[in-house]
Amino acid sequence: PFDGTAGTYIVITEGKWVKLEQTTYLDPSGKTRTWETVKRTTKSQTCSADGVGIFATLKRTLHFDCLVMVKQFRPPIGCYCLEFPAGLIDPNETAGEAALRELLEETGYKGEVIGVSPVICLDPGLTNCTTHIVTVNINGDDPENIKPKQQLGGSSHPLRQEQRERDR
Ligand SMILES: Nc1nc(=O)[nH]c2c1ncn2[C@H]1C[C@H](O)[C@@H](COP(=O)(O)OP(=O)(O)O)O1
Repeated sequence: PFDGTAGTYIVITEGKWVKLEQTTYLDPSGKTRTWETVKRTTKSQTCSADGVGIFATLKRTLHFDCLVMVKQFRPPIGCYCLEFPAGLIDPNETAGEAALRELLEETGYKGEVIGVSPVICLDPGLTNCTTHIVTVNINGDDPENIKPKQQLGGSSHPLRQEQRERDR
């Protein structure tokens, strides 16, 4: 299959976070075709995927297990969404490390990675953006997980700093 490196492309327009490209490729019958493709400008050669989605289970004695979700405003659809915690992987960070960092930033919970999915592409007809689903357990009996507090904007990684510069 077309792996995103075959074929040629021209950049139609580029913003701070995403760009629109026209991809020229050979279809399975050998015919030359074009495709409009959205890519993140933040894509790093050192990361296995653009981001992580975190399937986190809060485990407490004498309680049912709970799935942790976050509510946040999403400008592309103009409303609040109930989502699994998620975020972009920083350069040289593993998917598991990114998941624990994002979970801590977005929910305040400290977790333990149980599993990491293969790379998946959620919308391959639109974008080459890829994700790992990371399964995490949270020990809700641990004192540091009793009253979790969001820690947004905490990373000192250069990409994170660059993101803050871009957001200003
Ligand atoms: N498509 C985007 N447009 C923007 O204007 N800004 C964007 C886009 N994608 C990411 N970002 C910026 C905004 C924040 O500074 C960070 C958030 O990234 P992260 O926390 O890793 O991911 P989410 O929680 O899924 O937003 O990136």
